[in-house]
Order: sequence, then C-alpha cells, then structure tokens
Amino acid sequence: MWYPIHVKLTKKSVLVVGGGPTAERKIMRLRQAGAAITVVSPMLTPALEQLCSAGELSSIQRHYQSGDGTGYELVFIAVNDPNTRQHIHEDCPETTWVNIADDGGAGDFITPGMFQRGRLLMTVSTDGASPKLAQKIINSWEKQYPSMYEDYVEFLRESRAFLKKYVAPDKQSELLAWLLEEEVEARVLSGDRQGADQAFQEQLAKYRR
Ligand SMILES: C[C@@]1(CC(=O)O)C2=NC(=C\c3[nH]c(c(CCC(=O)O)c3CC(=O)O)Cc3[nH]c(c(CC(=O)O)c3CCC(=O)O)/C=C3\N/C(=C\2)[C@@H](CCC(=O)O)[C@]3(C)CC(=O)O)/[C@H]1CCC(=O)O
Ligand SMILES: NC(=O)c1ccc[n+]([C@@H]2O[C@H](COP(=O)([O-])OP(=O)(O)OC[C@H]3O[C@@H](n4cnc5c(N)ncnc54)[C@H](O)[C@@H]3O)[C@@H](O)[C@H]2O)c1
Repeated sequence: MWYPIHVKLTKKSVLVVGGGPTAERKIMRLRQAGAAITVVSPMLTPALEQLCSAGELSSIQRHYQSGDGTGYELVFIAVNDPNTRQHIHEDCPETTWVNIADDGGAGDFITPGMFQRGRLLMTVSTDGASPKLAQKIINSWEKQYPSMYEDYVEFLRESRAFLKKYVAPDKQSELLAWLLEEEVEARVLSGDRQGADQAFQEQLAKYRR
C-alpha cells in the first residue's frame, strides 16, 4: 500500500541513473521542483547534454560505479537493463529512497502522473498497472478543470484567509460552503473575479463579527 505525500525537493540532492527519455522526463520535473540533480550515464539525450553544457545539471558521464548512490536523498534508476538496475538498487544505501522506472513496485516510491492548475495539484497512480490510464485520466482533467481554475483556487485561498480573520469560527463553515457554490465558481471561471469579490464582500457583511 503506497502512502501518498507531496514533498518539497528544493536543494535536496538527487541522483538520476540513466540519460534516456525517461530520465529526461524525471529530470525536467525535478528541476521544476528545485532539486540539486546529478545524472550518471554514459549517454545523455540532446536536451540533457544541453543542460550540462549550460552548467545547469551536474553529470558523471560513465556507467554507474559502486558507491555512486551514496550521499543522495533520492535516487531515480532509469536504465534499460533489469540486471543492471537490480545491481544499482542493491548498491544504494538502504536508507535512501529509490525509484525504479521499469519496475515501480520494486522501489521505495513511484512517481504519479500529475496535473496542476496553480495551487491545485492533482496526482494519479495505477500502482504501475497502466501508466497509460494515468495519462488518460490526466487528459480528462485537462477538460474538466480549465486554465481559469487557477484563478478560482486563488480566489478561494484569498477569501478563506479573509473570513478566517473576520468571521466567528462557528459561522465560517457556511461561508466556506458558499464559496463553492456553482454560481460563484462560474463567475470566477468566466473571468469576472471583481464581481465574485464583490459578491463575497456582501456575504461577508452578513457574517462579520
Ligand atoms: C504517470 C507517469 C509519471 C512520470 O513518471 O512522470 C508515469 N509514467 C508516465 C509516462 C509513460 N510511462 C510509459 C511511457 C512509454 C510510452 C507509453 O506507453 O505511452 C510513458 C510516456 C513517455 O515516456 O513519454 C510506460 C511505462 N511506465 C512504466 C513502465 C515500466 C513497467 O511498468 O514495466 C513502462 C513501460 C511499459 C508500459 O508501456 O506499460 C512505469 C511507471 N510509470 C510511472 C509513471 C510509474 C507508475 C504510475 C502509475 O502508478 O500508474 C512507474 C511504475 C514507475 C515510476 O515511478 O516511474 C508518466 C505519465 C504522465 C506524464 O507524461 O507526465
Ligand atoms: N517510468 C516510466 O514512465 C517509463 C516510461 C518509459 C519507459 N520506462 C522504462 O525505463 C527504462 C529507461 O527508459 P528509456 O526510454 O529512458 O531507455 P533508454 O534505453 O533510452 O535509456 C537508458 C539510459 O540508461 C543509460 N545506462 C545504461 N546502463 C547504465 C549504467 N550501468 N549506468 C548508468 N547509465 C546507464 C544509457 O546510457 C541510456 O542513457 C526502460 O527500462 C523502460 O522500459 C519507464
């Protein structure tokens, strides 16, 4: 049974073993999360080569050697041979969190598919049963949660902070529920943030202590 968490990786040291398209996808996402990444691989994709040349990625351009996996918080193994992968996994310290691209269940964590609209982060995993299904579900979210959803979540955050300050605790729940009413959502999604803010202020006046 997996335990889902969202982790901060800012400045955490991460090793990626392998330099193919799978390693590239992992590295791009790790960069967005602000991790300090080292890649060890004899071959790198052109995009990874470019990052190394620009000094934006540390690389060790050779095969993994015993001990390479020591000193990192996380290790991602994305090589193309199961025997090599197993040898590398066994060589990593037991306390290190290891992800295995070609056999998720054999590692310590899997990377779920993710979908983001500003502060809204949705993740999906099929326990490796079908990464394609994970992708299909993400595609359905694209349609269900248009890009304006980012503004709606921001509106919710700001309104919630406001009401936590000005409304008595026993009245907050009602107003929080009002924020989620379809009309309010539709208003922000249509681009009328000002109108939504105004409607919120009117509601707030009824509840203010
Ligand atoms: C969701 C996503 C997140 C991410 O990793 O970013 C993800 N795979 C994604 C893409 C993708 N995966 C595959 C392709 C190739 C082309 C294709 O088939 O379309 C592509 C597309 C591409 O590479 O472009 C095939 C594949 N995947 C795995 C195997 C090995 C195996 O299972 O044997 C095989 C080969 C056998 C097969 O074809 O099934 C294994 C894993 N893949 C996982 C996650 C983990 C479990 C996720 C879950 O719980 O469902 C797990 C277990 C390991 C892990 O933690 O990495 C990301 C989609 C979202 C995005 O694109 O952002
Ligand atoms: N998790 C996923 O989402 C996902 C998606 C597609 C494929 N895969 C699996 O992930 C693995 C990698 O996929 P890929 O398409 O990037 O493969 P690839 O063959 O393109 O790349 C493998 C990389 O590993 C490097 N490598 C090989 N032996 C090494 C060693 N001993 N030390 C360091 N580096 C070494 C190679 O130089 C190459 O850069 C495959 O097993 C594939 O089945 C996983």
